[in-house]
Amino acid sequence: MKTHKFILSGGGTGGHIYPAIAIADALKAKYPQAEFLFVGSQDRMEMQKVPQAGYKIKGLWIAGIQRKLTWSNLMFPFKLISSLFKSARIIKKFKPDVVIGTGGFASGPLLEMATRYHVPALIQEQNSFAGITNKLLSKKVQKICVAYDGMQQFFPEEKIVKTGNPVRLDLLKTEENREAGLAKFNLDPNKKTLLILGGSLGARAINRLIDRELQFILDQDLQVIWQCGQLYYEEYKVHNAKEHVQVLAFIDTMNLAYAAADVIISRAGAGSVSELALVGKPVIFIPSPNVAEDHQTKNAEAIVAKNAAVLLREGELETHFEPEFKKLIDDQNRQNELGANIKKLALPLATQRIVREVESLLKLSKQDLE
Ligand SMILES: CC(=O)N[C@H]1[C@@H](OP(=O)(O)OP(=O)(O)OC[C@H]2O[C@@H](n3ccc(=O)[nH]c3=O)[C@H](O)[C@@H]2O)O[C@H](CO)[C@@H](O)[C@@H]1O
Repeated sequence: MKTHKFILSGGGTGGHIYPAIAIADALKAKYPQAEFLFVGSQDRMEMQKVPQAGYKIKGLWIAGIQRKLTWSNLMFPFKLISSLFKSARIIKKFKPDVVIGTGGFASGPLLEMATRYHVPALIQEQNSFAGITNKLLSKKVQKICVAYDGMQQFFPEEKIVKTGNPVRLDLLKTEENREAGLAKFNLDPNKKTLLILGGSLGARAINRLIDRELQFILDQDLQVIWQCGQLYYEEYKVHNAKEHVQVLAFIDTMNLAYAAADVIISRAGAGSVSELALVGKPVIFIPSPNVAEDHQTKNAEAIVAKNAAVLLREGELETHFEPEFKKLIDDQNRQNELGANIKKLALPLATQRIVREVESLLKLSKQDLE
């Protein structure tokens, strides 16, 4: 049997990296002999996270354009040309059967060159609002896997398949992993655990809130795992000196963190939302207001509309956090209800559906693509 070869490209933040890893894991489970290569941005977090997940990665010299005039912006045309050439070399050498893009700047040049060389290509868009890289690529690729309705406003309708967002499969075992989670984070089994998540890069507003409210939280007889983000770790690690508090820059074993948690405070990035639905625990969402089209607020609102989570906007944290938090912590029935309701929104088959679409591309002949 022919050995399949796949290139996966995406990155910049966890929201683009982990979907690519989830798709690769599912393809590998089905095709154990297959070969995989990741292509990311050379100075972003994928250069560590992808090898940790067991895959090879090559980095392109590419980054996004900022809104102001910076040295990095002036270099953009050179970075783009260098990345297009390097992508072409990677494709000619590795000879992939299919390329998969999960968004972020590195997937732009790689998928652009792949389509020029007539390699079948699929993109996966995590959000209800399409990113610029995926919008540009959508005209050239064969398939677009999405998680929300209405995506024809960004992409050619005939290419869209609604699959849901791919999620790493180890997250599905929250019940079995509970003890391992408590052990991993050295937690007291007689106390409830609050897990605080700021998205893959950490969230300034959530960190400021927890910094201010930590004693109030501990007074509710909780223990705390607080993922503050690499950028903020130096500022907040001082709280590690407190009993029942763990401040972490980044959590590599999210499956165990979710398993140990009883209540979760989180940003509402697309990946976080998809994972939290699978995990099925009570969540307070504090969406980032600083993302395109305010899409995190929309992500959270869709869940709150199903009575499946609590939503606190950044602007109301000062006044609403304490009463809303206490109301939830004091009400076990409400916690159970929210956990059960968010679980109903989970799409555990998303990754398998995407694998089916990748398989349909494996069947395309060269003539189909010319
Ligand atoms: C500020 C910003 O631009 N946010 C965007 C970014 O969010 P961000 O990069 O935070 O992405 P998501 O919320 O989609 O996913 C975060 C991913 O990182 C993982 N994780 C997170 C923290 C940690 O310590 N360990 C860990 O492994 C989570 O398990 C999850 O798989 O991409 C998302 C998906 O395109 C968008 O919806 C978000 O709006």
